Amino acid sequence: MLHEPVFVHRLLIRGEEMDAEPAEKWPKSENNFDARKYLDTFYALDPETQEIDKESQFLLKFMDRIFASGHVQGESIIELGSGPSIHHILSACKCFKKIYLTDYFQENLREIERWLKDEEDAFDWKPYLKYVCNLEGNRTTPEEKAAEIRKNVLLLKSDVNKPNPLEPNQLPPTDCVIIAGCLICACKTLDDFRSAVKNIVSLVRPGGFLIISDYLGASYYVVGKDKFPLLSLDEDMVRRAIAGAGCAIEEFNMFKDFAIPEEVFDCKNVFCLLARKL
Ligand SMILES: C[S@@+](CC[C@H](N)C(=O)[O-])C[C@H]1O[C@@H](n2cnc3c(N)ncnc32)[C@H](O)[C@@H]1O
Repeated sequence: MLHEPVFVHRLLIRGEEMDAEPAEKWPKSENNFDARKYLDTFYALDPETQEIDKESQFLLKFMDRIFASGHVQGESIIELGSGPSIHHILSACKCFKKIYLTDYFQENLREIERWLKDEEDAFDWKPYLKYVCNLEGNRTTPEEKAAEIRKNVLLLKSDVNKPNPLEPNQLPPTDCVIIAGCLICACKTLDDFRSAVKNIVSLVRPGGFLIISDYLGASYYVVGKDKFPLLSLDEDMVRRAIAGAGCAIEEFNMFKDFAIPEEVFDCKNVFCLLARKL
């Protein structure tokens, strides 16, 4: 039987039920950002090898290692700026009872909702599920993992530029926040980036974790005919922002073997980091 996935309507905060902001009230979509075209551009299989791309493999191996360690687990995990993608929580899903996937634009989460509801035209995440199950020694099948995610995921609005990124909603302090490929889109300046890191850390309980994956030295990416500007960061800027937000970095991994054509994305390096809130 299919679990009925939801945009969150009611939230339970410290034993009190309250309304969540209805999805219809959020901004619909970024100027011309086509969520489906984005997925087809960045997450389709390599036509020659029929494998998922090397950058995603790097990221999924990082997540596998973090969540296999048993070090990062708890009641809830929040992903900010998930966009239309679910692959960042494929390893995390076994470690948390509730998974909140959030984004500024409702159309991006509608794309996730299509997958949660197993609709015919949903993006096919099976190769990613298979890849992660394989990393985990095939203790679960891709179908079991998909069912677990469909059961536990809730969709909610976020804006990382707000002091409470879930405003006007609120959740109890979470055990872990993930944010991937979002901050360099959402922030225009280094000051914005520093503030956004503080904002997202405010959602984490003391002793909880922050996982960031993002790109260094990038200035644009292209989806269809549209070019989107990005904030160009270096490693030092990232490290200082994390320290400035009261977190200690436990791991910082880089991957430099980028295969995406320059005309689609001018990225030099991708990093994944794990930090703990002090
Ligand atoms: C390049 S996409 C990355 C999507 C996804 N995390 C991934 O890695 O495939 C950037 C995402 O950040 C979201 N975003 C942009 N500004 C935001 C903001 N202020 N708060 C939250 N999300 C935002 C966009 O809507 C978009 O989904």
